Amino acid sequence: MESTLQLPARVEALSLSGLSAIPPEYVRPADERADLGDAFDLARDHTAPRIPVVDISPFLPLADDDKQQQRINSECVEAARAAAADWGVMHIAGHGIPADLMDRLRAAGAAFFALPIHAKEAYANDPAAGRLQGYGSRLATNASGQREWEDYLFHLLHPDALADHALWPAHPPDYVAATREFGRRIREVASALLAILSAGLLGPGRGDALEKELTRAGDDDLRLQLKINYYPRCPQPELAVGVEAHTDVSALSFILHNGVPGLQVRHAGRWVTARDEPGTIIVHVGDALEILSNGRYTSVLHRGLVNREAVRVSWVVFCEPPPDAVLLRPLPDLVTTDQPARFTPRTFKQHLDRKLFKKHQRQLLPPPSHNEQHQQEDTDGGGHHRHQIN
Ligand SMILES: O=C(O)CCC(=O)C(=O)O
Ligand SMILES: [Fe+2]
Repeated sequence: MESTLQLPARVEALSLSGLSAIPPEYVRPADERADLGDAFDLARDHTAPRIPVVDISPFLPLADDDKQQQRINSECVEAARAAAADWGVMHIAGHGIPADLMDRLRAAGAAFFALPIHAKEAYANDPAAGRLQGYGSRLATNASGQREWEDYLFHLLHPDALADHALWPAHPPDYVAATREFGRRIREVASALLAILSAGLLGPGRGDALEKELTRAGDDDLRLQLKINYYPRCPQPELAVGVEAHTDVSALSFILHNGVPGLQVRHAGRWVTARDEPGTIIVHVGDALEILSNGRYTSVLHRGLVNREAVRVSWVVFCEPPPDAVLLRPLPDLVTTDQPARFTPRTFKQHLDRKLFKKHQRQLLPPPSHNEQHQQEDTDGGGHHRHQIN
């Protein structure tokens, strides 16, 4: 039998070829296309509600317990709680990460993606062989599946001892130092935000509950995984998506970007395009936190649009519990006779497998309308896990 070994086509190569019509596998189904468009056009809708901006500076730098207690009544707890409940997403200001470190991170990722494609292929991943880390493009998961208009780089960022620095780009020279330092700082911000969101659920004095639950009382560390999404210019943005609608499986996801619009979040029955709020970091509530909060915090449904004019790059840090050691379940204090547990206990890995299984089952069935799928995802926390199925 003849075997055809093909390198996966990179979306960047397609975009650079100057084609005027995108290949059919990138064209989304008609009902999903109804509200797609050029991200720059959609970002001009100034009637859209604004994703909340929350200043978390009262919680940083992380202080000893006593100081933390005094600060815990801060109004930032209520602002973060409301944003996590109503939106499942917020822009955080006052995170304490220096602007020049964020610029270094962006410059390093941009310099990697500025390499010619053949140079980036040295870092190619191979999901079929179980090698998820590296440079990749998402392949259709079934014969009728659509592809997404993006390439990416994915690797574990923290804890440092688990990170395989040999897989991190050697070019530009600052990539490893800048990315590692950013990971260290995001780890601190994750603790602060978990403390704030814990207090928002359980009241002052209970700021440690979420992180304890996610790390087996500190025996394991949280994991941070970095995915740099590279969305090339697209000649027909009204037909394609960069990342299809999904919720993240993480506890929290942190997003930086290069200022080009594209992220949309589902809020009150409509898609809202995230605005550029300079200096802030976007934070998503993911499935793991929705489960621990027994549904009080919302794992936000979101997607990435593309545009004709400018390459969009985003840096997403998924903050996750260890895959097997922690049982994700609603915090016992949040389960009452009035409010029974809405989620069955599961490890992070089991959650991931279940979500993938559901997605594959959906793909085997004749497709329901995409709107129905989204509604279903809204309520059951289903959707797509991005960074490990690629
Ligand atoms: O590019 C973005 O802003 C979001 C990407 C995303 O949702 C993901 O990688 O999970
Ligand atoms: Fe996502």
